[in-house]
Amino acid sequence: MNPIIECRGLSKKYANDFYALANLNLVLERGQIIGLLGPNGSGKTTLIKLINDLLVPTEGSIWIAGKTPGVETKKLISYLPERTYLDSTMKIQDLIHYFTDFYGNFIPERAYHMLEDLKIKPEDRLRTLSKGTKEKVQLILVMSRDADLYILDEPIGGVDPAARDYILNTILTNYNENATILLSTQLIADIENILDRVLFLKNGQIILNAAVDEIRMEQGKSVDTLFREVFRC
Ligand SMILES: Nc1ncnc2c1ncn2[C@@H]1O[C@H](COP(=O)(O)OP(=O)(O)OP(=O)(O)O)[C@@H](O)[C@H]1O
Repeated sequence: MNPIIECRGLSKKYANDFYALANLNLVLERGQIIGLLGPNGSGKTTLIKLINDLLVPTEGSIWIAGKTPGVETKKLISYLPERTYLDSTMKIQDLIHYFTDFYGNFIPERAYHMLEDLKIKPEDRLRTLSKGTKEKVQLILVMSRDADLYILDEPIGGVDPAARDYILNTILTNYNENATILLSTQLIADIENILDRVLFLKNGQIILNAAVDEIRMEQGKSVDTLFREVFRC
């Protein structure tokens, strides 16, 4: 099978002539949970937007399952953006209905099951929920698709620590082993136990692409410790 993500000489320059990504080369195989890690402004969201066809590369190429980002790759990707895009006046059950109609690979039973576990009522309107609960609902909607690639931009930022474990477990148990999850987060210690691989991004370049086990065995330290050492201010 072709890699789920491949980037060759990928660069992105914004209108102010600033290169947020510079000559990035990357090949990611399927069936892994990958942490996209880096300090603020290192280019994580820019890379995620390029993968999702929300930005166009300035130079270089990007392929998702062998295809250039576009209509076809959007069917393969389930994306949790940094900020909500959902209509907050809608009830959760209406959102589930809408997602079921819109995405051929959306599994409503999965969504209802997770809502029940988290004691979130399907008849509630999004705008009446707390910030953390809204985030949970969005993540549930994203993980209820049977996608090839899940992209989660800060999935647990606003969620309380007690719910984080459930959410991480949900991520683990609701994706099939041929799928890939790419997630960006600053909460490395919370999330590193579910990661197979990490990418460290610095000034728009990948400075580390390693299996988490390799880091633990060869360097004898956690990803969180390594991150703090590499990016010490
Ligand atoms: N529309 C834009 N125009 C100009 N510069 C931008 C634009 N969007 C992002 N940048 C710059 O590109 C760089 C990378 O931004 P990006 O949002 O990709 O970083 P990030 O790693 O996701 O950061 P954070 O962890 O703070 O979310 C930053 O220096 C940012 O200021």
